[in-house]
Amino acid sequence: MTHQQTSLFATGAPALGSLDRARRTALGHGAWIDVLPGWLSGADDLFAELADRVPWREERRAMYDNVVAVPRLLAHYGAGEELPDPVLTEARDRLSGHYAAELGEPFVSAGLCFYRDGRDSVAWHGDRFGRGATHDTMVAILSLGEPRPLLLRPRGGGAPATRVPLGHGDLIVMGGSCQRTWDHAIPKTRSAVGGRISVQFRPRGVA
Ligand SMILES: O=C(O)CCC(=O)C(=O)O
Ligand SMILES: [Fe+2]
Repeated sequence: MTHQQTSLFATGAPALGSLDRARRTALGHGAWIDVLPGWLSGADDLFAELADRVPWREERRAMYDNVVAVPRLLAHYGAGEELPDPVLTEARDRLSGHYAAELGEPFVSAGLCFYRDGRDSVAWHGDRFGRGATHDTMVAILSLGEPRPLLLRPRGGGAPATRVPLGHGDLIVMGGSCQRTWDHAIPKTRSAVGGRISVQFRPRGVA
């Protein structure tokens, strides 16, 4: 059984707060994260709208000798494509403005993941298909719906994982060398959790 819990500021029209309240944590190896709980108020209403309106894709991938379903629904908006809600355009542009000096380029694409329940997940990985494999960059993630922990650990294991619960309008920005020196994951859980949608904003060439 799953249920959708709402939090105090999560219902009503979506609105973004100030990015100045984001708190930075150095992870080591040149990686850092900025975390801002509740950046977006009204996140549960936006969750419901996106769950309904986004053309979600179920993907299948080759895994060894099998083809398996990717355990989450996906959607992708490339540079110049209209996002499914104007508040996401505002979020992307505000992130671009706030990080301009440090990042030196804007966030342009938005990847969306829909974790329908605790069986949906993303395995340990870094966003290393593009420039994240070779260059310092940033990936900013806005989380809607029920919180799920994002785990981070140095690439190749070692130190215990850092655990950041993300939902109901929370923001995390992974920066510096995070995509190439650290891995991240959203593990499966046996607890009854409702849906979570993450919106990942990335600069050009980062995937
Ligand atoms: O859902 C999240 O917060 C993480 C998603 C992710 O790591 C990815 O799509 O690359
Ligand atoms: Fe990722």
